[in-house]
Amino acid sequence: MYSPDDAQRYADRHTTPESPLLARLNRETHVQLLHARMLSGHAQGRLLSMLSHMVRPRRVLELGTFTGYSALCLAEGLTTDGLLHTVEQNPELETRIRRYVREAGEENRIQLHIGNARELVPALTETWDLVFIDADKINNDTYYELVLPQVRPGGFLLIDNVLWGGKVLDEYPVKPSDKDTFAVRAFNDKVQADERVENVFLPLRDGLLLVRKR
Ligand SMILES: C[S@@+](CC[C@H](N)C(=O)[O-])C[C@H]1O[C@@H](n2cnc3c(N)ncnc32)[C@H](O)[C@@H]1O
Repeated sequence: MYSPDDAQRYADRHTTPESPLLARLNRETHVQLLHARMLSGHAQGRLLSMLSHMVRPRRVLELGTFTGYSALCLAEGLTTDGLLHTVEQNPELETRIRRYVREAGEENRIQLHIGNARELVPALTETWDLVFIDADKINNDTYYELVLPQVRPGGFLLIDNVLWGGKVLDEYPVKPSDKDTFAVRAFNDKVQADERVENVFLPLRDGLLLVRKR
């Protein structure tokens, strides 16, 4: 038998490597920032890029930029006239994000908004082809309801960390005070029952929920 870690290592070795720029951003984030685990990383980054190439979106919305790694991956599949809007509430991340977006030559296609997604998203009057929800997980449902009406029929949403370190599993003893875990569980159950969408739960990394609006 093999372990999930062995399988993941094998899968990583058979996944296209990161570009030198993404590898540098990945390394720099891990060396210089707290909570670097939040960065999508090699395997998930390549999946985001692949999905974006499959969808060929004109308009992408990302909630939760962090250092910009996933934004750069998702931008790879944009149409030539495409735009990616990404929202990050931590102003201390802005300079680094802008530096990498510039180095990637994506400053005309990636628009960074610094502020709270709950306040900024309603002001973005676009029709989204692809949305990546990766901010504060307790508000997954708020973001989902906020953006779903603006997703075109047949458009996609991706929601990250839906495994929540395994705490969503029934056998995990959740403390009554662990509001994040209850929120992620309730959100996953809600999407599963939501007639407006179709969904696939990928147990990749910390879990990625793929959603298609009917
Ligand atoms: C998991 S990280 C994003 C990782 C990034 N998408 C990636 O894959 O590399 C979550 C980010 O969401 C940001 N965030 C949390 N709450 C937010 C909010 N209400 N509005 C905007 N950004 C928020 C955090 O500051 C953090 O940088």
